[in-house]
Amino acid sequence: MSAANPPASQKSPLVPPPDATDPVRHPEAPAPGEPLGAHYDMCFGCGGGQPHGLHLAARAGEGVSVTAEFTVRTAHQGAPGLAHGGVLTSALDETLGSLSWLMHVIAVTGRLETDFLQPVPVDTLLHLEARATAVHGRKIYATATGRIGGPDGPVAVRADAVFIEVKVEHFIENGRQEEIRAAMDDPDQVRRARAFEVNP
Ligand SMILES: CCCCCCCC(=O)SCCNC(=O)CCNC(=O)[C@H](O)C(C)(C)COP(=O)(O)OP(=O)(O)OC[C@H]1O[C@@H](n2cnc3c(N)ncnc32)[C@H](O)[C@@H]1OP(=O)(O)O
Repeated sequence: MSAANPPASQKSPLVPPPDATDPVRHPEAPAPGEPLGAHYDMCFGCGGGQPHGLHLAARAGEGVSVTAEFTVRTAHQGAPGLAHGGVLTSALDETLGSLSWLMHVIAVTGRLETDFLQPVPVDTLLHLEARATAVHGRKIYATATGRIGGPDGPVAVRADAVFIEVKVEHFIENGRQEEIRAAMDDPDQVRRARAFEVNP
C-alpha cells in the first residue's frame, strides 16, 4: 500500500477526503477587519463575564478566515511564568470556532490537534489566525496559528481541527438548563441568537 493511498484505518480524520469542497463565505458575513465581538458573555474564550477567561477578540478576515488577539495573563499559567498548554489550545479552539460565524453555520469542535512549537510567557500578546480549508458534509476542516512578537512573528502554537455542524438543539438538549433558559429568555434578539452562534 503506497503512502499516498493509505488504508481507511490509517486515514487521518484531520485530512479532508478528496471529494471535499471549498468553504464558502456567507454573503452577509462581516466585512474583513470587522470585530466579531463576544458570542456569549459567559464564554471562557471570548466573554467579558469570565474574570479569568481569555477575553479573546476576533475580527473577520478575507475569505473564510479570522484573526484574533489574546494576552496571556497570570491566571493562564502552567509552568511558572509560562502559558498553560490547554489555555493556548483553548485560544486556538475559540479562534477556529468563530469561523462558523462567517459561514453562517453552527458548529462544534470534533477534533483538535495542537502543536506547541515555542513556550509562551505571561504577558505575551498572541496573534491568532484561523481559516477554514475544506467542507465535507457536516465536517468543516480548519487550521490555525498563534504567533508571538507581532502578526508576522514566529509561530508558537498551531492546530488543525475538524468542526461538525450541529443544530441549535445540540445546545438546548445538552446544556445545563439554568444557562439555556437564561440565554433563551434574553430580550436582546441578537444576543439570544449569538449565544448559540445562530445567525439572526
Ligand atoms: C456556540 C459556538 C461556540 C464555539 C466555542 C469553541 C468551539 C468548542 O469548543 S465546541 C465544544 C467542544 N465540542 C463539543 O462539545 C462536541 C461534543 N461532541 C458531540 O456533541 C458529537 O460527538 C458531535 C456533534 C461532534 C458529532 O456527533 P454526531 O452529530 O452524532 O455526528 P456523527 O453523525 O457521528 O458524525 C458526523 C460526521 O462527523 C464526523 N465526526 C464526528 N465526530 C468526529 C470527531 N471527533 N473527529 C472527526 N470527525 C468526526 C463523523 O465521522 C461523520 O463524518 P461522515 O459524515 O464523513 O461520516
